[in-house]
Order: sequence, then C-alpha cells, then structure tokens
Amino acid sequence: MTSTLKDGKLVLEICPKETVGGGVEDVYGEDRASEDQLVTPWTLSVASGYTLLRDPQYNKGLAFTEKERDAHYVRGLLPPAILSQALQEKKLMQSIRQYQLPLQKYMAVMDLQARNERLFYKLLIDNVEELLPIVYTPTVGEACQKFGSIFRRPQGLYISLKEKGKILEVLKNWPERSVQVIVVTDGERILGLGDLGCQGMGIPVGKLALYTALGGLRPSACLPITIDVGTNNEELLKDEFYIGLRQRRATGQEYYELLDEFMSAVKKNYGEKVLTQYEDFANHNAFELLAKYRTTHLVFNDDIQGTAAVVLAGVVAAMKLLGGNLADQRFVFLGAGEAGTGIAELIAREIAKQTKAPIEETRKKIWLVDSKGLIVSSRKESLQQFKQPWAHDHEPVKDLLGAVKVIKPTVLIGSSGVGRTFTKEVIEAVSSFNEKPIILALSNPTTQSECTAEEAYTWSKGQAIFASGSPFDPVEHNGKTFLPGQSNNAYIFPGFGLGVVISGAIRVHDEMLLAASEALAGQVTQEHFDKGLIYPPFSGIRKISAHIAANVAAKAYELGLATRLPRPKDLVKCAESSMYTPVYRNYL
Ligand SMILES: O=C([O-])CC(=O)C(=O)O
Ligand SMILES: [Mg+2]
Repeated sequence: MTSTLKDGKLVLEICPKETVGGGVEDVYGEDRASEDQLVTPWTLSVASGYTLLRDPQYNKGLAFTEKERDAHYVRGLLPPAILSQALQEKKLMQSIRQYQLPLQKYMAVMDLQARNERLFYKLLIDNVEELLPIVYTPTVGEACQKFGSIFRRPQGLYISLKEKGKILEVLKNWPERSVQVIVVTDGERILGLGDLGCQGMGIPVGKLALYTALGGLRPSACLPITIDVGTNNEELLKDEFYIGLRQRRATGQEYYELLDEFMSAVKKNYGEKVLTQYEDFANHNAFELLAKYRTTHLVFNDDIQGTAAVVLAGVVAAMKLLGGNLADQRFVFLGAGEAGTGIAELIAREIAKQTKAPIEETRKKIWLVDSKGLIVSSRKESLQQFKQPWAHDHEPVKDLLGAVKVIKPTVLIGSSGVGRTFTKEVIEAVSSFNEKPIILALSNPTTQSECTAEEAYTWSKGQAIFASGSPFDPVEHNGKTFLPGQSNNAYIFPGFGLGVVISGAIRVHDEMLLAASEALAGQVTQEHFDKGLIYPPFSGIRKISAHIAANVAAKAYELGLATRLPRPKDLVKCAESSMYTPVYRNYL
C-alpha cells in the first residue's frame, strides 16, 4: 500500500495493479459516481492480499476459491478449507442463536457487518423475522442506551457543534461518494427512550441496514449521521465514558444554524437527489425541520410520515378484514406528538380523498389525548401548533379512559412513548362497544409499548385486532393462538426510499406517502386476513418493498417530481432489478 500527495490530496493506492473482479470499472461500476462527481479527498483503488480480507465490502472470508486465493495474494492468509456463503451463513446463525442476551446477538451481527458486509446482508435478508428484533427495535434501543461501552468503530458520521463551519469538509471525509440516502438524528428522542445524545447513532445505523436488507439500496449508498448538539440527559453528562459532547443541548439560533449548514452541505456535496430521512428528533424540532426543508430539499420525517403511512395501511387493511369504511371509524390516539399527529393527518387526508369531504371535517373523526387529557378547543390557546388542528369542540376530559368512554372509538392508537398506558380498564372499555376493536400500541421499544399483545388479547377476551411497533410473540388465549402484527415504519421507509431513488424524485409529496401506504395495504392477502393479520409478514418484505417503490415512483412521475426519464414502463420490475443482492461476486 502506498500513499502519495497529488494536487494537495492524499492518494491512497492499495496494490494498484491488482484489481478485484476485472478492474476498478467492473467492481465499482455499479457503486460509484462518475469521476467529475468525486468529491472526497480519497482516491480509492481495490485491495488485494491482507487488505482485501480486512475490507468488509470485498472480504468473503473462507469463501475465497483456490483461484481467487492465488490471484489476489490471499493464499496462506486463510486456513485451507473453503466454505460456501450458504455454509458460512449456517455457521453464523448457529453461533448467533447460542447467545443468551439480545445485546450479545446485536454485537455479533454488527461485528459481522464490519467484517463481511455481503454475508451480513445475506444473513439479514434470509433470516429477517429472526434478526429484525436484533438489528432494530427492541434491541437497537438497548444498544443505544449502552452505545458508549459497546462502541468499537465508527459506522457513520458524527457532526457536532465542533464541526460548525466545516460540515462540508466532514462530509467529504466519508469514504463513499455516491450516497443516495442519509438517515440523520440529533438523538433527542430515541424511540420512546428519550434523549440519548450522541449514542442515538445506533438508530441511523439500524435504519440504513434495513434500507439495504428490506429495500435493496446499496450499502455504499447509505450514510448514517448523528448531529451532536449536546444532551440534556444528566446520566450521560455524568458518565465518564460518554462518547458525545459533554454539554447541554444547544437550542434556538445555534441549533438551527448548525442544521442549516448541514442541509446546505448535503445538497452541495451529494446534489438534489439525496434523500434525507429525519429520525427521532424531538417534537419541537421535528415539525419545524420538516416544514422548513420539505420545499427546498428531498427530505422526509420517518416518525411523522413513515409511521403515518404504515398505520394507515394497517387500518385500511383492517377495513377489508372487518368489512367497514374508513370514514365510519372513530379514532382515539394517546400521544399527540410526531407519530400521533402525523398518523391522524394522513388518515384525515385519506378519508377526505375517499369521501370528497373537506379535510377540516374529516379531522373531526379523530381525537387526540395528550398528557393533559383530551385535546379540545378550549385548550387551543395553550397548544403547540402541531396539535391545534385536533382541538375539536368538546367538554374537557382529563384522561384516556374518560376519552375512550365518551368518544367510543373503533380504533385506539398508542403513540405516546409511554409504556403500559393502555390499562385493563381502557381495553375493556373499547371492547365493550366494539365487536372487534382495532388496537395499535405503537411505541418502541417493547418496554414503552402501550400494552403487550397478551394484555390486548386477554383483556379484550380475544376480540382485539392488535398490532404493535415492536414485535411480540404469538399469544395463546382460551385455546386459540393469536398472531400480533408489527405496525412499524420499517414496512414503509425502505420501499419508499427505493421508489424515490429509481424515479430520481427531487421532493417528497404527501401523495407519495399515501401511495406507499396503499401499496402496503394491497399486499395484505386473504391468507393473512384468515390469520387475523392486517400486515403481511416481514419474510416477504423485498417483494412488498418493490411494490411500494413502484407506487411511490409512479406518483412521483405523475406529480412531475421525477427526473429519471424516460419513465420505466414496468416500475415493479425496475424496482426489483435495481435491488442490491448480497451474494458474493466472483473475483476472477
Ligand atoms: O424505530 C422504530 O422502531 C420505529 C420508530 O421510528 C420509532 O419508534 O421512533
Ligand atoms: Mg423513529
């Protein structure tokens, strides 16, 4: 390996004459931006020998064939056995299953990602239902809480207040050039766990692993970012091993200036067509950032819009299962933050679309309860702006149980971030006036779920159609097995992102979220209904994502927001064929 200075830039040449897979063009062809788009100070070339084994993008471990071992100078660096990718996968799943604690499994899987990327994604795709709870909710929540002690190597970019004025340079330090999706958090509201500061990085990392595994985006196109403006978490501030800025959160102008510099730097470095997904920001910033950048940048907020699309899909599917109209439902939400108001608005929009009624009318079918009770018009003055559309005329009601009793919802939705708030009384009440109440306990991770699956089925005497944000095991009740669904935005964002990428969309329009939601609901079949499910299983997620992507792309074309021309005729095929597949490549 040699490194030289050329035009003031560091040129790292790794065995430049020996390339893998027939040359840089060939290997990087699918992955790389054209030369004139290259913006990092790095010139990459392809590794061989020991460096090849240490490069997670190219390493195949014991799967290197005899010929590859000779051609790429790895003979002798590996023991003599040759294992196929399938055998490697089998071995790894065996060893992951031996760990008792989910966090140990998380660390084993993350180590694999850092060692052998293709094997990591192969494992994740082939064992999605088993590994989703490990790389994603609930375990990712615990990983964030303990991120300081399990941190081993950077998996994304950290942009803190120290980088103010230099964010563009920081972006250029990232080794990948043709980034298509960024997931960014500021760590202030990680799942329902609160402010985890810089340790929130586990969330963008996990979300982007799903972009690849579930949606087929290339790993090299995915960039996790954590913006560190400090933390108000006292425990972290006192923790000597805390990895973030040891100061209280910057707010106001200081915060918005940093975010503004970030958004401009992203556009400058990656162009108009990089999708930025906001994740786990606190309410007070989430709505403002989305409103501020949605008309000038390609952005979407997963907690407001992604969650909304997945819940709407579940409720629409439930209408098919139960036989009923969306417009005839009454909704009560516990929690009036990003998820609650985002879902409420998308449902109101869909009802307005179906009935041609004005949205101001359709919103009145939806009632939100926050920590102060039912949101009603007499509270309007004191409400944050995002809650105001939900302040309908009604007498004050002090809590959820009271609200459920007077509104008599057919659909009860938990988006509060607070665990065990759907009490026995609440669930008995909704079950007393509905033959089949729809109960969605969306808060994550499992500890924050408004109720467990067992509670929902037991207290409703098996009547509930139940789904939750984090997964629950099947429940036996009165000799019958109930399968809880998972109402999590992981159904939506990977396919949504793929749809944006294949169409070259330059903005996210709410209609594109409705399109994603409609495609997901369309994937629920009679076979699922027969099992009481309102979501299809995650095992078929790549096909589902292709349909979501196609519907989103079709809408982007229809709205004139797509730049990839001409429009592919068959968008489902286009989505499927664009997907990254992690089988090993032949390096000869
Ligand atoms: O990450 C998840 O599982 C869903 C989500 O966006 C959240 O709870 O904030
Ligand atoms: Mg989130």
